[in-house]
Amino acid sequence: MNPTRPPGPRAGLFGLRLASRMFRDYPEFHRQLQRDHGDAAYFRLGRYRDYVFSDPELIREVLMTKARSFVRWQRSMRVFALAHGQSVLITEGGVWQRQRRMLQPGFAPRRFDAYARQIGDASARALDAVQTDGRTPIDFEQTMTALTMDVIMRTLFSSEAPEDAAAAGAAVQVLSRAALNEMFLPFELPQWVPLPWRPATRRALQTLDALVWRLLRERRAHPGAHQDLLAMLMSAADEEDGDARLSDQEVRDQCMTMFLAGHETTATGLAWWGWAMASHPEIARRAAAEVDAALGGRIPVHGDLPRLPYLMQTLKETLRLRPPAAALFTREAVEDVQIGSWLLPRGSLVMITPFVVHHDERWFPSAERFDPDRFAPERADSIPRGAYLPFGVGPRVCIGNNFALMEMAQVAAMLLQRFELVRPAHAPEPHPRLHVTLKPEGGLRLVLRPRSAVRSQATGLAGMASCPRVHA
Ligand code: HEM
Repeated sequence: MNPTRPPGPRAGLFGLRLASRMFRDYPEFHRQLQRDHGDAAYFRLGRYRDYVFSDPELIREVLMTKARSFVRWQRSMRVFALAHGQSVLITEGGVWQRQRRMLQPGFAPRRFDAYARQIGDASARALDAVQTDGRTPIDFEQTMTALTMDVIMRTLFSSEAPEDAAAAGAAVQVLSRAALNEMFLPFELPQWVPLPWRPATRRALQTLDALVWRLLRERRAHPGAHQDLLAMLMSAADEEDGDARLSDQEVRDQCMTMFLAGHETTATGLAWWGWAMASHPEIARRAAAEVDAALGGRIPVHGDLPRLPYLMQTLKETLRLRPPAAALFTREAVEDVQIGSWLLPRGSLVMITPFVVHHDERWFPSAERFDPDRFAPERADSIPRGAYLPFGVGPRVCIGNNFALMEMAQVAAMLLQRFELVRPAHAPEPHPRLHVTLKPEGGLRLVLRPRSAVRSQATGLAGMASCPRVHA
């Protein structure tokens, strides 16, 4: 056992300088840390001992083999609990196990046919409504955010009310910003301390809470009306606990988590994918040809996904280069634990940053290059386990990972059926910035050129641009 700590930067006064560097550019801070100190680094932040691991083996030890020695950093969970309550994202131990058991059937493959239909409908509606003249850039990130919000409202609540989705969307943005501000405070300050972002945060929470409780009450009044995630949550019974049900408060908390965890991540992933397609037209054409051959013009259903392997590779490569969850939740050791050759005392924090591991040349040669063929079956096996973790790994791996991939594939296919995605003239590469999810700083705009127009131009029939209707 190595009695010393890994190398690391000097923290200075309470680590304030390090914290502010991390706040300014989290992914770059962690990449620099790896360049300077290697796969294991150590520093002090205030009263915390922080370990940062970026070696796949060490990561697997923390998240898998020794997962029982860690919980999520309790201070950060108190911030998230303001919105999520005591949901599966927040809880630990036996309570978490019970919730995860009860939620799992909602993400079983047999449910995916129905979800795919809802996703297809929501996407068709959103993409039909896109206003484009084929030349002027549109706010692509915002379009994807509104679309994924609509999807989660339908799959969770069977709600199609656009005003609900709009109010919820605005509230979620406020909450994400506030969570980040709270997390980077050098000390935890009670909620009554009047910090600038807190009044807006409280209003956003009230908006979401009122929405979720209203939808819950409506469903209690008409149980059995829909077969959605909410119906699953309300009827979920825990066989290992005498068929116990979730209380209303627990259902509310799980809904809030599905809602918050389930749409911004997917929207951000799709926004980066759109940018990748616009930046690599030859890759986009190959993916579009696959989509055309597999689907013609119809809306994709769940059973179509195996026939879209190259499209899936483009999505996986996007999640590598720009993982929406660029940093996993910080872990806190609940006992002394050995990771690699380091002994971490109880109370130590561990940071794991998929963004750093995904850009490591040892696991992903020419790591900055967008190369979907890395995920071709014959090459994917050479990626070490623990080096690709857009959804985390271990017992707390994302419960919605298959749902998210299906949603992204459906939306991506429908975009390619309708549009050629084009980078606006002179638009610089958007800088990735961590706002809970890894967002393009300053937003992401793209030109959506209807494919009928592209074809017309190719055959000399320019000027007849119209968006082709896509049929089920
Ligand atoms: C591209 C989209 C998504 C990405 C990149 C993503 C990423 C992640 C990651 C990395 C974690 C684990 C965090 C950690 O270990 O620190 C996680 C957890 C979680 N995700 Fe996702 N997620 C996505 C979509 C979804 C969707 C669609 C849902 C639900 C509808 C969802 C629900 C959850 C929940 C409930 C957890 C907590 C699980 C637990 O602690 O047991 N996510 N997600």
